[in-house]
Amino acid sequence: MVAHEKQSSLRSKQKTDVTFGTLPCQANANFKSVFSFDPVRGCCEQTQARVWVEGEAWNPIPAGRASCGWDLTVEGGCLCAADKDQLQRRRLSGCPDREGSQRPNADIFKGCPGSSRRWLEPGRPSKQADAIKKDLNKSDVGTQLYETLGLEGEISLAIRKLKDWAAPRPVEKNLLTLSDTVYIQPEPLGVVLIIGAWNYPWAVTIQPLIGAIAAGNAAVVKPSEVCVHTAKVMEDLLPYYIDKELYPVVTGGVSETQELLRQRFDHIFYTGNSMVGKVIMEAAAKHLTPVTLELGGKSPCYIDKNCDISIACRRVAWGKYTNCGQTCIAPDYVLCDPSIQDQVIEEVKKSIKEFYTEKPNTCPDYGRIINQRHFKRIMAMLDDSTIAVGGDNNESDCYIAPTVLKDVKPESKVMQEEIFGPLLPILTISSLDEAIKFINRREKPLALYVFTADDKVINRMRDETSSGGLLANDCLVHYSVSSLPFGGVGNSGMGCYHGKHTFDQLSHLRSCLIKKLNMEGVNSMRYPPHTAKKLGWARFFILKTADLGWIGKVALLAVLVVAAAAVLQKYLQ
Ligand SMILES: NC(=O)c1ccc[n+]([C@@H]2O[C@H](COP(=O)([O-])OP(=O)(O)OC[C@H]3O[C@@H](n4cnc5c(N)ncnc54)[C@H](O)[C@@H]3O)[C@@H](O)[C@H]2O)c1
Ligand SMILES: CCCCCCCCCCCCCCCCCC=O
Repeated sequence: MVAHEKQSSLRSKQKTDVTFGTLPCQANANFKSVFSFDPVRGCCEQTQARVWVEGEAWNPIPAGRASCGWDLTVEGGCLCAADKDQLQRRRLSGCPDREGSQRPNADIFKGCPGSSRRWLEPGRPSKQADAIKKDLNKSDVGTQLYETLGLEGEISLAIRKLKDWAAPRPVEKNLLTLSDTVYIQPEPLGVVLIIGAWNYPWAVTIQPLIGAIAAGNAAVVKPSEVCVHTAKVMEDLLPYYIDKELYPVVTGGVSETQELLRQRFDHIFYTGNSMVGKVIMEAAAKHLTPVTLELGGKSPCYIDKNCDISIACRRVAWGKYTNCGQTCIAPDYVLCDPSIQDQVIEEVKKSIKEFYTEKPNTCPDYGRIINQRHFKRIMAMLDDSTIAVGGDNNESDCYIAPTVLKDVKPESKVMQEEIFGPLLPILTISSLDEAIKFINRREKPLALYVFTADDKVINRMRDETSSGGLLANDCLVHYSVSSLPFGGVGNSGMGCYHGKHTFDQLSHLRSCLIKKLNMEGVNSMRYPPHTAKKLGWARFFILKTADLGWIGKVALLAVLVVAAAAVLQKYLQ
């Protein structure tokens, strides 16, 4: 075993407020971890933690003590009082790294040879894939494709870009501040609470965590209790790869989540349904904590007469039946002209057979409904609709076949809430106008899909509706583009993430203006006594130059050069 100190990681030089033995340490105590690399397991483990108090030597923390007050444990279903205090102290002591240049760098992801990328390595038998199989019957390959591939991409993006993301961002100046240094400095928020959902239990919980870490925050991770096996594996695995004191996993159900919500955080990142989203926001409001709400809703899918219906239906079938319809951005229902309904049904049916065989119940790539409560909820939606394809089910196995419903009425049960299951209702409408009206009469969805060969149709859909994301001629894939902000609008959520968007979402973008103490003369126009003449100058300096284009800048430079030349000439004479 080779012991090494991760000097460059955010854990070193960490400013924190700790209780050391019986002595409460000052807030300026520093914290340092010692890691040992285990070549067999291929990961690092924290073997020692030390505190350093100014003027004293490094001291090992007595075994069993939380080194920086972060031992968030759930006892008998609720956080113990001491831990609550620790949570607040941790918050107030700030982010893991408050020392400016010590902002975490990408080493957090790669410094440990067995770090994040290792546990996402493709082809390795993984505990999380086994757990997700038990929870949702996702295949091993399915888990890699839909859950961990994107995370690998996000981690390697963070490694490549973190320096740029965290760097000061110079901004345009007005004339008044021309000689100042004006920039945006992203800074960590502090402690982020991440509450995950069950449908992609690994992806939707770890992805915000990657951004939280990159942005320099500590984070409490609360996986969904609905995926029992995955939550357990997350609780067991995460501490092997990242510091459990900075990123503790808290498992438990609604009461544990509510207990967490009573604590003060610096940001809450919640993924789940809109109803609970309101509960989260209400709890956050008590502490004026900002929230990101990644919610769901009914994402419409308009199929135009003018398109390759066979290809469109193949893509829709993939988007709908992946993960058994339990995808936040699954096309919820199809809107199409009555003349193409039968063709749509036939083509979706063909794709179901192609993807999942004649017997989806034995197909390894077809999932299961998460539990019997959801099974019953989805089955009840079939009551007043006509089944055109599928409909078979098996309650004991939480199996519902890929199903298509025809001639569905807007008032039918399946149209009253997000389906979140493998039912595809088709509603007929007579025109694009009608489709747009139909969509606009409902809550703003998370995704909106349009299939057409006509760009004008795409443009009208884009310009005359609103949704979290708009996708033409495909489903789901916008989720995989890190540069696109992923998130909802209105009832489908607020805030966004993925790639740099997560970094920005979980940072405070601090405005910085650094002035010198000279050139006081310029400031006289703002000091009393105020006069009309001074106001005139103020208008010039603030307004006239607000939109200095390159021509303006060149002209200004020319004026300054002429003025300087004039002064110089006068001086030399
Ligand atoms: N926008 C996205 O990125 C995204 C991703 C996945 C799922 N979703 C949406 O999530 C929904 C499905 O997830 P879900 O809500 O069934 O997941 P869920 O039941 O797992 O709940 C999500 C989290 O909320 C907590 N929770 C549940 N009830 C609570 C309460 N009363 N008080 C406090 N916390 C509570 C749970 O502990 C869990 O961690 C769908 O609407 C789906 O569209 C959105
Ligand atoms: C050439 C091979 C290309 C493989 C492409 C795979 C595309 C993957 C698209 C990812 C979509 C995943 C959706 C997951 C949504 C999770 C959040 C909502 O519930």
